[in-house]
Amino acid sequence: MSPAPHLSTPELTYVEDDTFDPWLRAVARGFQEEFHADETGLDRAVFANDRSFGFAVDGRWVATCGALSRALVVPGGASVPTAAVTVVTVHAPYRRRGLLTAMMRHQLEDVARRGEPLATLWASESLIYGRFGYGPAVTRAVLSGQTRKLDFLPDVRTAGSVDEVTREEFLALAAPLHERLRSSRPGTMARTGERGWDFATYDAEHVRGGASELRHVVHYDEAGQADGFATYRYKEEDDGAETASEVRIGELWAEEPTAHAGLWRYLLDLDLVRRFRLRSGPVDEPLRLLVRDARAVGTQVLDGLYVRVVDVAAALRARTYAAPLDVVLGVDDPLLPANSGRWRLTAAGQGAAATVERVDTEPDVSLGVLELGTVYLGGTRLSELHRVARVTEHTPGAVAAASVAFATDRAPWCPDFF
Ligand SMILES: CC(=O)SCCNC(=O)CCNC(=O)[C@H](O)C(C)(C)COP(=O)(O)OP(=O)(O)OC[C@H]1O[C@@H](n2cnc3c(N)ncnc32)[C@H](O)[C@@H]1OP(=O)(O)O
Repeated sequence: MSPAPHLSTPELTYVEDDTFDPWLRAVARGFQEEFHADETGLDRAVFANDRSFGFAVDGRWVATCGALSRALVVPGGASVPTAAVTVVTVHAPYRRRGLLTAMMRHQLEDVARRGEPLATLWASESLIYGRFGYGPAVTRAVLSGQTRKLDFLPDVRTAGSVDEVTREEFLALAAPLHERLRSSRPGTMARTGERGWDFATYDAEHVRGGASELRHVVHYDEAGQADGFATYRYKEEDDGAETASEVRIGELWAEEPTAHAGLWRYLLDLDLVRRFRLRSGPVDEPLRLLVRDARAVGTQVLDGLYVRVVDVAAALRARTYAAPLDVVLGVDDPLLPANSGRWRLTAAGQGAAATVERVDTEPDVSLGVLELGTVYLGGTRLSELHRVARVTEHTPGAVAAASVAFATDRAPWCPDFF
């Protein structure tokens, strides 16, 4: 028997091969989910023991925390080594006694030691992670509506064709296309790592939410080359008189207007379907600009990927800036003091590398590391945070200049859940 929680001292413990399954079981319990003992293979492949830890009492896991080693696209297209933080749980009897705080501190120091400039996560509840410097950097759009109200404008052109293919055929076509397309989308992640695509297209029965298996769609251009792809599930609904079934779109990737329009038309025109839902679209998904009735594209805007700047200088150097900039940022980071201080950021504008150096001069703009993470991918403007007094401007015009330079043409988007 374990001691009573109030008499126990949980110890920070790393996962080993023979404690991995109990750790995963504790993760499932922490999320109020069922543990699937026969489906641990993918987790075993993607979780490294030296990034998987928690707290244990007498060998029993009472808290869990982990990170996947990923690469995040930042403005300008570089892929930056990034900790993808996940599986954070504290067993209910051990809540609110600081275990999460201890794990977050420990993990951030580890990420810094590894030389990863950024950490990211999806928050189960949006109140949790701001205190640790994670800012909501990617906003996601949940799009939904009645498929039959979504006729395209008369001039919208489609060309080529769409096919549904096997998972194997899909991976062969989508993986190289994704590699080509993702650099123009800050917030997206490489899937080239250990079983990256298996993770991105995980399709066990218990993740389907009562819908069909994952279906794989490819768009071909007029010459027969794949130039877009999408995934979806079909969810049967019947209101008694008529079908009310839904197409649940996982992701849709296409840059060419004809591929983008062709994929949407295919998904919206599926027989037996009356409703559609895209759970994590980019906020600048242009579907509403394609249809006659823009209001028929219902849009809900939610927080998506959170970004934590772990190494200010490396992170600021890794991205590019949309306009010339010469600014001293005063950064405050109570958890990682090496980030605190004044950083002079100079950039020549679009595409040019930035210079970042620690300086003693007075800052032009002061901000917390949470605010820096929030604006880092270009999704939220520095001027928006300034308007609500979350950043301080010391030099008139400095916020406006930095705001323009940090902004991106394409909204950051993250279709990768972890
Ligand atoms: C990236 C991911 O994996 S997201 C998944 C997060 N996990 C879950 O949602 C699973 C269910 N929840 C849990 O397991 C736990 O409640 C956790 C992990 C969220 C919090 O763990 P705890 O050990 O209780 O957190 P800890 O005691 O360190 O709390 C630190 C502070 O955060 C606050 N806090 C913690 N969780 C929450 C929450 N869900 N909502 C609001 N405040 C919270 C605490 O009140 C405390 O505030 P204080 O410092 O002002 O007193």
